[in-house]
Amino acid sequence: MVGIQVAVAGASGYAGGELLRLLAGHPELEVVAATAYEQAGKRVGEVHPQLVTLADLVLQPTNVDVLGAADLVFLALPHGQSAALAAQLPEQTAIVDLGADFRLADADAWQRYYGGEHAGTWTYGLPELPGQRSAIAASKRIANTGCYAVATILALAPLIAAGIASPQDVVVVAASGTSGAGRSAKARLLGSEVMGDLSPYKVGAHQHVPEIKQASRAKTLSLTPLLAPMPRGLLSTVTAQPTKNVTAADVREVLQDAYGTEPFVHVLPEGQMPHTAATFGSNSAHLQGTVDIDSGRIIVVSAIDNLGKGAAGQAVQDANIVLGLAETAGLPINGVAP
Ligand SMILES: NC(=O)C1=CN([C@@H]2O[C@H](COP(=O)(O)OP(=O)(O)OC[C@H]3O[C@@H](n4cnc5c(N)ncnc54)[C@H](OP(=O)(O)O)[C@@H]3O)[C@@H](O)[C@H]2O)C=CC1
Ligand SMILES: CC(=O)N[C@@H](CCC(=O)OP(=O)(O)O)C(=O)O
Repeated sequence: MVGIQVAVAGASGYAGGELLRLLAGHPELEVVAATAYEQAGKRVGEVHPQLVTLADLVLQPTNVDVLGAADLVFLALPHGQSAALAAQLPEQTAIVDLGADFRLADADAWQRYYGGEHAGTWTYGLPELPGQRSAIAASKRIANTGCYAVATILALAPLIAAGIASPQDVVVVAASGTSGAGRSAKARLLGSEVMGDLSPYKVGAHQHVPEIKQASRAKTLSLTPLLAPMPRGLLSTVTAQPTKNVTAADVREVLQDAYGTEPFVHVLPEGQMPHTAATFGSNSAHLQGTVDIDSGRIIVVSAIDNLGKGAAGQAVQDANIVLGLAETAGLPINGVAP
């Protein structure tokens, strides 16, 4: 049976490889093209040996002739590479862009954090935000979420929306596995240097800050990212000033009200903290909320797989909504452990 035809641009990368893995097991979507840049001409099996069922698919050059025939195209390209290609794709082709090019509405913020010309703004691909699921369903151009952004927004947005957390002075400390930096970041990520080390980077100037503020309605926020010696996983700890006296039960109630019916966002039982390992390989986010007994600040901890809910899983979830399919089709809710 021939399914809905999809293509993956940037298929030799980490996000592209995870997209291919999920699409290979999707009941409705069929991969008709996968493209690369320097690695065009290689077989998928050469660059992603884990993808046995797609091993003989040949990576083609990334251009509109290769991608234009698909019903939906996933763009998993470096920042700044999506806009020119997207402009050439037919209007009826649905596009889910995993890069940042179309995430921000504020051109000044784009300039400050990314530099260069602001390409524009597409529908933000986080269906768990109020009203966003129907916006995604009505759109053919989706800007997929950044990895720190999705973990942090899921933790923070309901607190601000419910009025229990101040939008000012939000503090986020978050750690990501090394695959978050992409496959080409070899120089910075030599195994011999990363293993056994935990290091901060982009301190005080991370590009996901404006994205988090835009989606969560936070006004001032600092994000300190840490590179963790593990291949996958992202843990975000969000602390916010309460607007009134709140208890841990109040925080949990707000999170449960926001996500009680969501298939991929799980508020853990009381006393159980999120771990990245439990989200490994899944499209799930695990959340827990409490209140700091000394400062009274609200704390919400959020764990995802950066390549799952942080990238490829989120992109397939968005594609399912755009195409009118079951939102969970082809997406694992359970993680792989140990
Ligand atoms: N990794 C993650 O956890 C997340 C990534 N993203 C986003 O997804 C996108 C892809 O990231 P990731 O997979 O990590 O990156 P990788 O570096 O692993 O892969 C990049 C891909 O883009 C191709 N490529 C490189 N340069 C060009 C170019 N000039 N023109 C066209 N194609 C090019 C590469 O091809 P070749 O191998 O042939 O050079 C490869 O297929 C990025 O925008 C990233 O921000 C978003 C959320 C999380
Ligand atoms: C570990 C690491 O370097 N992570 C990347 C985040 C990648 C990502 O998800 O975000 P974008 O799509 O916005 O690049 C970083 O901090 O820049």
